Amino acid sequence: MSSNLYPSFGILLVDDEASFLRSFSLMLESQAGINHLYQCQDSRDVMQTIAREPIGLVLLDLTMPHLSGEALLRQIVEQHPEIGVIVVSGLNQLETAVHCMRLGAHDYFIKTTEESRLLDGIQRAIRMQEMRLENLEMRRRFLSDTLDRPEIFADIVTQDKGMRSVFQYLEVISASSQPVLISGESGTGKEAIARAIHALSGRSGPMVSVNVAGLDDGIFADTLFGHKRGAFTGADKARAGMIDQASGGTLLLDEIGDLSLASQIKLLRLLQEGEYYPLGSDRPKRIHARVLVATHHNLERKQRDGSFRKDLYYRLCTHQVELPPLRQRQGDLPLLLDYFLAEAAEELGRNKPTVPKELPTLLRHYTFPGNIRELRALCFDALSRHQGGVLSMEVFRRVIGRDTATTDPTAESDAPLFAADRPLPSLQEVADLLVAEAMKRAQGNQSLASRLLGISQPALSKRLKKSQSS
Ligand SMILES: Nc1ncnc2c1ncn2[C@@H]1O[C@H](COP(=O)(O)OP(=O)(O)OP(=O)(O)O)[C@@H](O)[C@H]1O
Repeated sequence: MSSNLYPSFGILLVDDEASFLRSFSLMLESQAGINHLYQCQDSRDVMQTIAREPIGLVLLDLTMPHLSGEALLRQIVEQHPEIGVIVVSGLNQLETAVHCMRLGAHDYFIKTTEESRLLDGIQRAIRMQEMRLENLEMRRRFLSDTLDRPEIFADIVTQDKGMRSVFQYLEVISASSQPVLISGESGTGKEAIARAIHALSGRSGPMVSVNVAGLDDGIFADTLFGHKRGAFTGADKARAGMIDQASGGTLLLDEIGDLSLASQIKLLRLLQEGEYYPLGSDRPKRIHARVLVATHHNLERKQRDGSFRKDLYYRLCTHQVELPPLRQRQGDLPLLLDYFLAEAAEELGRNKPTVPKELPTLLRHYTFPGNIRELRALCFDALSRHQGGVLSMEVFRRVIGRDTATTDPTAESDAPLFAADRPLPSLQEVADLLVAEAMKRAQGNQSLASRLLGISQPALSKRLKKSQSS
């Protein structure tokens, strides 16, 4: 089955009029890009088709020879409660509509309904069906704790449970056509995750990334939608936009939290209608790419404070993934060190060095504002200075020293360090507490603890001996 079918499940059109089936299929494909379609003109074949094909939604006529639509509706609801049914009938009778809904139909449309309303209803049913299938799949994955395609995540090194759940979730939503919102601090691997989503989707087209931060509205429209020749002064040639270039594949809009409000409206329209106009053209084009968006901002907060449109936020957040910062997945440090040092060794044509045992412990004390990208850069830096044997920790120490030197313990909180109504501890007591905490954080390693405290190792050793003897 081609992976560019939309939706991922089949939609069965049932009607006794061949001409209606033809025009309905054409309309669904040209107006909404719905191309995973099956047709049935003889009502007696419907149940067999459902048993044979991966049908998720049935668009059902009511008045047909042999079996009526109502009889079929009853059978489908009873035998395949997982399949959605929308009735599309010539009968404009309220009682019939109410009756069908009571029997279990999702929706009821008369054939003369305005095209856009009919399409809206069908798209709504597709989204509901996609979510229902995802929920079922999530439950299955949760119970079996498996990955179907672990090879797709081979470049994302982790043993973190949270990241593994993210992988499982991505496998579940890979077939969906809905956007995915990927958030996380800079360097946490958002683009790597986008590449995995693209690979999982099996789409044959390319993945195209656009950084939309700081693009003014005109440039945003031109970049995404492209233009016709003569659309504006200087447009001496027609140019395809990124949406066109990503056709059949995936479009990643990076730094979406920095998109201007004017461009947010354009993006919303694109996602809602699945159509866009190249600049200077009055003929709409359909988007044939799945949209992924990434940001280091908290979009929920941004929509609350009014700097990001609510409607766009809700459109984007059906599927979302939040990547934890590296400091919250410290268990990955040894694996990542190993991975990046091997990568650097290969790239620099060196032997992979031995990693000092204390290095992961040392790195646990660093906040890694640049996350995995920063760790990778540190590994490359350390290896380029490496002379052979055990890797020197100097490069890492320098950065960590800078970090702790600039750490102001009161910077993040206004809370007083000492309760105003309690006597102050003595200097000796505070010093003992600090020493104990540093030893705890350094997991008993005196050399590391002394660095955390900013004193020499002999000085720390002396203090420890003194407090043990007192
Ligand atoms: N878990 C991981 N294992 C191995 N490499 C990783 C992992 N996560 C990220 N990387 C690497 O770290 C670097 C930064 O990752 P990436 O560009 O995906 O981050 P990002 O969150 O998109 O950053 P930004 O927000 O700055 O665009 C890349 O070289 C990527 O391949």
